[in-house]
Amino acid sequence: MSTTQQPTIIYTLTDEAPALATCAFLPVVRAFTAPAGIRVETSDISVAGRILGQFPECLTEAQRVPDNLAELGKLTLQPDANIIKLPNISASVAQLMAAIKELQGKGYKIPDYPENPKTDEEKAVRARYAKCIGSAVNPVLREGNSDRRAPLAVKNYARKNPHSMAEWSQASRSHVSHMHAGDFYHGEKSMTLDKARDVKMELVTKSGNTIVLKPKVALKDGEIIDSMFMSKKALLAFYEKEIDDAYNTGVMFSLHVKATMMKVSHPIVFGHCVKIFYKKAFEKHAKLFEDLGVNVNNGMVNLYDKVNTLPQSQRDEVLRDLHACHEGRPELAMVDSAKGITNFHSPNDIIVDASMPAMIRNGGKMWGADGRLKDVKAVMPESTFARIYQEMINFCKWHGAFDPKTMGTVPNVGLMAQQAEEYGSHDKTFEIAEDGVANIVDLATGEVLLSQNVEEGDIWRMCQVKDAAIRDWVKLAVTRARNSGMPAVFWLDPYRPHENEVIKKVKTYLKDHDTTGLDIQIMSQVRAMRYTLERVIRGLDTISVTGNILRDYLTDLFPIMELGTSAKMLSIVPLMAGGGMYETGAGGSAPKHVQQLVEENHLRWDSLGEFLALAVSLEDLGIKAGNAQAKILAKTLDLATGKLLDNNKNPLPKTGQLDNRGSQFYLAMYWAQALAEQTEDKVLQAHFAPLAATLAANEQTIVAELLAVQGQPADIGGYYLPDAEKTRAVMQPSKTFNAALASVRG
Ligand SMILES: NC(=O)C1=CN([C@@H]2O[C@H](COP(=O)(O)OP(=O)(O)OC[C@H]3O[C@@H](n4cnc5c(N)ncnc54)[C@H](OP(=O)(O)O)[C@@H]3O)[C@@H](O)[C@H]2O)C=CC1
Ligand SMILES: O=C(O)CCC(=O)C(=O)O
Ligand SMILES: [Mg+2]
Repeated sequence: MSTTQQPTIIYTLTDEAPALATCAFLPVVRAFTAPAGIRVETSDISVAGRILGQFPECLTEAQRVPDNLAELGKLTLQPDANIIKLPNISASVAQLMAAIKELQGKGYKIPDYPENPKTDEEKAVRARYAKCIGSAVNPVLREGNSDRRAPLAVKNYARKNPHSMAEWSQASRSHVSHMHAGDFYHGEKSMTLDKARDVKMELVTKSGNTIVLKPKVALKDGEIIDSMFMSKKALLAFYEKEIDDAYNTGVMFSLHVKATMMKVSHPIVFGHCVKIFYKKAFEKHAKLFEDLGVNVNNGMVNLYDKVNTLPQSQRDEVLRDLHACHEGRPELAMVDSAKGITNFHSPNDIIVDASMPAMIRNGGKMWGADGRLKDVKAVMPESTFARIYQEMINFCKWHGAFDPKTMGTVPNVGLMAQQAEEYGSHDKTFEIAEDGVANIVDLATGEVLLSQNVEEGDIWRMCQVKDAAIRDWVKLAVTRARNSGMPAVFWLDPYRPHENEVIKKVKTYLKDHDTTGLDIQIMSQVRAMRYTLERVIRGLDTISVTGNILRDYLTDLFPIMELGTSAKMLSIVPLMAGGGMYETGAGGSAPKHVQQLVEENHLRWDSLGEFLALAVSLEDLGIKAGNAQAKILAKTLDLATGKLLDNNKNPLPKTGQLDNRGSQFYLAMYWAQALAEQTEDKVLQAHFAPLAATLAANEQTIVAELLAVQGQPADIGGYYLPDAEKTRAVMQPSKTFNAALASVRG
């Protein structure tokens, strides 16, 4: 990473569709930023890169990769950090194993993933792999709170070109089911620290042993900590009841979790559901499944993979018994009905922030095994945040589907910095081995700060949020309310101990700001949702100011209703140390898009979020480095993005239509034209006028070259670690466009 004074943008290289799109876009970025003296450096934080980074001793000198994530993490603490962060895979165990297999096949001698580690060596390997799964990147880089919104041009585009929204019927039987007792919400305890303390997490068992689960957590003065647990008994009873209810009332059953970010608790929550659903088969084959090392916390795919290794007759028996379990069970919602992939296949297929909005956008329906859309029970065991979806469903049943042509917008200011709240809790989450008391204890004084009675199998966790993060979040909320003129609502529930502590701080820190003329309120989630929706349908805008989980949920939920996708969001992380990280949209890495590219050479991924992010990144760099040309690049890029929207040059979904590469060509052409038309900087004008002319003159040729490659398979030489040369050839297929870009770079 650079230490020179030259202004530098760090561009992350990630996975799947975003990585492919970046491969096409980087030559454009470099061609436009070079004349302003801006350096663009890349940093590979893909899951493949992160795996290789864990095992340097297994690799040859040439194969070794630096620990880019750690480097980037350090950079976020520098005031001049300017990072463009693309969505990356937060891998499930199944994805991790697939990535390992691909890397091994490419000659990287990394160890197998020990699914059931026995020796110390296996345990050590597994611990290293554990660092690569789940949401391993974002918590390291997000050293700031979150500002996500739909820019006006994007909102106006959606109003003029509304996406499809299915009808909602008042007779819809779809609903959300969550626990009403025994979950994290109901037994939570919370406190604000009176001073900095080092604490440990321990379990004092009924039999009198003390098991230290986490030897030390350093807490700062004013930090809020929570201790909460989910009762296994209550969870299992809840699943039994809901599965029966879905069967008896004839609605489909679906489960929605966030096993990627909540990488310790939610796979367990997921696994219990699968085991209850297929209870008879799991009881009958308990010994066999144990011998095989089956772990359905990683989905039914794990079971099927293991069972497939059995001799035919035994395999048939297990499959028959699994199949027989469907008798007396509700129909399962499908993730891919064509391929027979159910909601239980893999936890990474049912990521709640994306899966629930998709259901609501579909009129409250999901796909059944017969490929038809049907009403569904959406099960989200943890009640804390599940209720917001029920509130939106209630609203849609009464008012009908939202209308993208007229609905207001709901930007979000999210508390995210310094691994805030639940999303930073995975290293402090434990499955309880034995009945007892779970304590958070001051290491110096032995004082028990928070205590919970827990039972075997319960999931116990500690969450934390730093005072400085809350202070910064309140400031960001006030700034956004001031700059946008919109009312801001803090979604905080006074009945929840943690949020009650947060409310006290919010009230205190609001006093640090001039809030005259601003409309800032605090409401519980359900009321905040209702209030916001009442405004939304009247075309009124409302900022949601939320904790980390609702940040995640709402920044997919509202964009998907308003814009059809969260890919079009502007997503900024003003880093607390002064730098900026610019995320590209609020969604993920769209794995399905890669499949289409590989099969038909069409990439439907929309890079709009990336265009928006780059403009803010350039603007920030212009201000901080005093680089006037960067500011002009930012302004003209925004103009180009606006023109792209006006002229409908976004990628289209079907093969044979304009795709991501075509959309990027138009962006480049409009950007060059905007630079050629501006007169503030004559040097830039002169530099880009020839490119503008060349691209305009060759528009037909370039678009034809880009379309010509579509309709046949594309070889990128891998999934998790695609071949760089092959990917370049696929993603940069227009000779004419490539030559035009090369000519301005000199
Ligand atoms: N910031 C980050 O790093 C994030 C990472 N993730 C990770 O991404 C992976 C996949 O997550 P998943 O929940 O499936 O969510 P995705 O957002 O990847 O996919 C959901 C759907 O959203 C649509 N979509 C998303 N982005 C775009 C885009 N730029 N252009 C067009 N359509 C888009 C696609 O729908 P359609 O069918 O219409 O094409 C896609 O199938 C997981 O590993 C997850 O952890 C998820 C969220 C954020
Ligand atoms: O880090 C992840 O796994 C997902 C992040 C995410 O969904 C978000 O920030 O909206
Ligand atoms: Mg999200």
